[in-house]
Amino acid sequence: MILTNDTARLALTAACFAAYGVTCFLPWLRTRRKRAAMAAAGDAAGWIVAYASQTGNGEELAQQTAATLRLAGIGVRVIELGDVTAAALQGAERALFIASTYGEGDAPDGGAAFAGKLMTRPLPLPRLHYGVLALGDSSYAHFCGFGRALDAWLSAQGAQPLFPRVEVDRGATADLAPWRQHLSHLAGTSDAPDWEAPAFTPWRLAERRLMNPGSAGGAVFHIELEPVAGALPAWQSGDLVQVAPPAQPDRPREYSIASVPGDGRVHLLVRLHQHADGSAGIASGWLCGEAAVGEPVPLRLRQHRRFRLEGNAARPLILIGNGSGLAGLRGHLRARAAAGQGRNWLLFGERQRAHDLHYGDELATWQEQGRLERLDLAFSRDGGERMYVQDLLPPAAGTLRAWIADGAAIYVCGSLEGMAGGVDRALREILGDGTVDALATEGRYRRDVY
Ligand SMILES: Cc1cc2nc3c(=O)[nH]c(=O)nc-3n(C[C@H](O)[C@H](O)[C@H](O)COP(=O)(O)O)c2cc1C
Repeated sequence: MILTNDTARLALTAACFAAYGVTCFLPWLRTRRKRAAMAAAGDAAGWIVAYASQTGNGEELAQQTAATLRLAGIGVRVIELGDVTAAALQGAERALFIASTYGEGDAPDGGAAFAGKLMTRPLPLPRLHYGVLALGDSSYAHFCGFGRALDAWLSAQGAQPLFPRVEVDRGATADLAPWRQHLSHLAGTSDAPDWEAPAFTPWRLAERRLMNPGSAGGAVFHIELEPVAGALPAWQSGDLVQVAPPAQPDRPREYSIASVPGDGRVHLLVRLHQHADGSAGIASGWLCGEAAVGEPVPLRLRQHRRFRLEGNAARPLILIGNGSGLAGLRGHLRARAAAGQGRNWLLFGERQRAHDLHYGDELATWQEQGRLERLDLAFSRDGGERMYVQDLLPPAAGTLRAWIADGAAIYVCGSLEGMAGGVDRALREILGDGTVDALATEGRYRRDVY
């Protein structure tokens, strides 16, 4: 208790309290700052696993990579490459990149923003240690082109490679072994979660129908498959199957699923591939001809998250595609029909109306039932001016803008060459780059192109 009225002594006492307060406050402030710095360092100490994947193989490997690191108690953030910012990269000390290649050595869609915005300028990364897993197919001229470009760019920014780039040709398990070894070494663990993809199981080729007799284009077959044993597994529209042809069981081919589980079978729409010398493609030749109806087909289902409906299930859908790309779009249309959602607009291109309007009766029925609000068709070999699916967009620009304003999502399925680029250019001319980029970021512009 202070028992005085002496102002000088009171002032002295107050000063003592203030000094005591400051003495206590400063260490508290220092501790707080230190904790904040530690938290930031902790963030930086966590690893980034960034993936650029079109059809999901790279994304799956990114998840498996992260699981291996987590098993060793390492904090990991798994991010799509397009979402990695310059600041995140500069703040990170360790990052693993899993990158596939498309087009002519280009990034997949989910890596295009990173390639366009970050990899085109210098970004000092002296703190970063990194590894690159490049996925590709050596039958393309630019094998692992994007993974290699990413590696070269990181190194040019001063980032230190943890180990030489690992390249995987057509998903070969043997090519992945060095990546797994490096990870075990880095994580200090020999434990690893199951990296094996699910096994192929026998399915029965239940039905095969030529869809375009008399067409000037390559033969297209509707194929139905069901498991030889056991129940039909679950999948969602947008997903894929991998088929292992007997002549090349280590090189499975991917096909978009054209049906939903409610149909009771996996439906595929497969074009018989013909080489320049007239010989048939190994996988499509077998599926479309050599394999007898009733014969077992080694198959496994693969999730294709980038092309699923997911958050777009309640939105109007604009479905754009050509040729056998109708498969993935038909999967979505069947899912929408089952859900009673009719706000669907299909834009489809093929060669000749008389032969190549696959599933024409089904489309007409959906139109009558109000399940397909609008259908626009382009045929390139019907005489007169050659019309391709991308040519349907400019005359429908007003409707396209209105659908997008209504919250529509765009799904594109079919050939990368010609179609996907042409559609992208038309969309950008009509909607503007900003809108198209924003739609892609929001997951409202999705592509399954090959
Ligand atoms: C249309 C298309 C184009 C491709 N272009 C290339 C290429 O130029 N270079 C390459 O190495 N691989 C290329 N590939 C192969 C993919 O990179 C490879 O299949 C990869 O494993 C796919 O991984 P993802 O599922 O993560 O996208 C291409 C594949 C497709 C379907």
